[in-house]
Formats: sequence, C-alpha cells, structure tokens
Amino acid sequence: MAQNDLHALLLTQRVWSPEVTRLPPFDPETAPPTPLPLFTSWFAEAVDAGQPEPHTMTLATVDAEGRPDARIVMLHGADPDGWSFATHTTSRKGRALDAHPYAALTFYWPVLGRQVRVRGPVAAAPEEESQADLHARSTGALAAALTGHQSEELASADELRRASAAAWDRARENPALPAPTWTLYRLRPDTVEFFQGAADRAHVRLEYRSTGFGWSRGLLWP
Ligand SMILES: Cc1cc2nc3c(=O)[nH]c(=O)nc-3n(C[C@H](O)[C@H](O)[C@H](O)COP(=O)(O)O)c2cc1C
Repeated sequence: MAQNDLHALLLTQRVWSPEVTRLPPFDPETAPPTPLPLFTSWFAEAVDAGQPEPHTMTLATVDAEGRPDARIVMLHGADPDGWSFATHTTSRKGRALDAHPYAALTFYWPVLGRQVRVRGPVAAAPEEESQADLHARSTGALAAALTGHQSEELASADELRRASAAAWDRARENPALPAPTWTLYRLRPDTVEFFQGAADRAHVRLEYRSTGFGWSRGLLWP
C-alpha cells in the first residue's frame, strides 16, 4: 500500500464510533478509596459489554541498557498482592525485569472507551506457585511453556513445528510436568490510573497513588 493510501485510510478511521462504543459517565467522586475494587468492576463491565480479550494487556519493561520495550501478555490475576502475569525468565522481558524489576501494564477496553494503566515494582513468585499457576491452565498453555526458547533466534519454522509437537505430546502425557523457566510475576502498583473517554473529549483521568500505607487520589488533565 502506498504511503498516501495509508494516510488517507488513517484519516477515515475513528475511535469510539457509536456503533461499537458506549461511553459511560464516570464520576470520580463516587470512586472507591482503593484501585483494586474499581479495576475489578471495570473488568467485569468490559466482559459484560462484550469486549474481546479484556484480559490481555501491554507489558512495558526497560532493558539493561535503559531501552523500553512492550508486548501483549495475559493477566493472570489482580489482588492485594498485585497484578500478575507469567512468562519465561529467560525471554527478553524476563531479562529486562531481571535488570530493572519495574514495569507498566496498560489495558484498553474500546467498547467502553476505557484505559487502565498500572505501574510499579515487579517480583517473581516462588517456583511452586508459578508451576501451580501453569498447571491450572490449559494443555496448550503448558505445551507453549514447555516449547521454551522464548525470544531466542529461530533457525526455521520447521524447527518450531517439531519442538511444539513434541511439547504437546509431553504436556498431554504428563499435565504436571514443570516448565522450569516459566514464572509468575507480580506487579505491586505504585500508581493505577483509570481513564474514561468522553464524547466531548473532556476525558476523566483518575490516578491512585500508593502512599506506602494506603492510597491517595487525584485527577489529571486529559
Ligand atoms: C494475545 C496475546 C497474549 C499473549 N500472552 C502472553 C503471555 O501471557 N506470556 C508471554 O510470555 N507471552 C505472551 N504473548 C507473546 C508476547 O506478546 C511476546 O511475543 C513474547 O512473550 C516474547 O516477548 P519478549 O521477546 O519481549 O520477551 C502473548 C501474545 C499475544 C498476542
């Protein structure tokens, strides 16, 4: 596609068209004093509104050289200990988290014009907990974890097909097989920001800030 076509196409695109998006009012005065209940209710509302894959999020990290990177991962849970996700310690993001154990998560739920941003230090869960979390998931999740080598250079698509087929066999034969580098991480938030889009663009941004003992809250200009 020529550059001009792309530019023209971009100009035809809209965010929050009324056919796909409902923009609920959000009064920050009525928000709970801590971010977790609000996240939980916004997540349930995204599910109810038919948001595809609401449990996927962007995980942003910073590597040893101070360079940022970001990719999609799945949310495994959110509770008073933090927001959790799982990956290989040996992957690019795993190595970045080793160098800088601090990350940002971003959720985008366009059916409701909502974004949630969570930032804070990240810690790996104990080995047994990581493996239990993996074994509670699907055979495909275990097969993918057992395939391993995440982020390493791949010589050919054939090599992956063979490794993946062998991993599926092992996962089916032994659903309790450990995937040693697969690790559950928890991000304990310093800040959690809730963004509610508004048709007149006077969007609401409510940021919760951890004080170490509890939470303070404030609005941000959109
Ligand atoms: C919808 C979706 C969900 C994903 N979930 C995960 C996940 O939970 N864990 C994971 O390690 N990679 C997941 N990935 C793959 C990552 O986006 C990424 O390609 C991979 O983890 C390698 O990233 P890295 O090289 O930055 O470490 C997912 C990708 C997509 C598109």
